[in-house]
Amino acid sequence: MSDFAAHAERIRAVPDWPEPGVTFRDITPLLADAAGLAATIDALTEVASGWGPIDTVVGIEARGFVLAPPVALRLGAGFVPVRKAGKLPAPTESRTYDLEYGSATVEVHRDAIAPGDRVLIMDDVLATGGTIAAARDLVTSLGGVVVGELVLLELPALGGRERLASDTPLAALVTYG
Ligand SMILES: O=P(O)(O)OC[C@H]1O[C@H](OP(=O)(O)OP(=O)(O)O)[C@H](O)[C@@H]1O
Ligand SMILES: Nc1ncnc2[nH]cnc12
Repeated sequence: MSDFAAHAERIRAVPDWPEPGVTFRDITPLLADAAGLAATIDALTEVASGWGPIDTVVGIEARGFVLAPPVALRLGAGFVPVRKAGKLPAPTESRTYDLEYGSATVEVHRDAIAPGDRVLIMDDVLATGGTIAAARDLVTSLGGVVVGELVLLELPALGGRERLASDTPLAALVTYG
């Protein structure tokens, strides 16, 4: 975790994107740097390692897809995608929710998570918490047990942590604002 802090300054703030008033936190410069990428995956894995056995890491499209599979590999867990609507071919569960900008519907394959599976939910950003709340709802509706929620960065001003409040651990490597 301490090594990650030295790399976090590569996360770029883009004002007024994708719409006026939003400061977009762009993680692409962090991930483009070899040492930054390694430190990010190391730090995320270190946090999740403290949460007990994990069968499945759920990553949320699109930016969660970048972070979840390498962490799943390190944990010896499988990877399950939560995708935007209309992309998964087999029967799905779906949820619709609001974002800081706009709204979205996400889906998961019904057979991707078995009752009792211990599931880690991962994404890049926690803002309003709507995306992780939807993913949590999808996992629990299939009988999965959410063992933790893990993001690279949190925007506390948008209230996601309060919205998601539960006994489940919620961790971010860095917070802004
Ligand atoms: O806490 P919330 O308010 O739900 O916001 C966080 C979500 O917003 C972004 O997703 P976006 O739909 O912009 O998609 P992308 O990953 O496809 O770029 C981000 O990647 C998170 O998934
Ligand atoms: N401000 C922001 N920057 C990057 N990703 C986001 N997802 C939701 N809000 C965001």
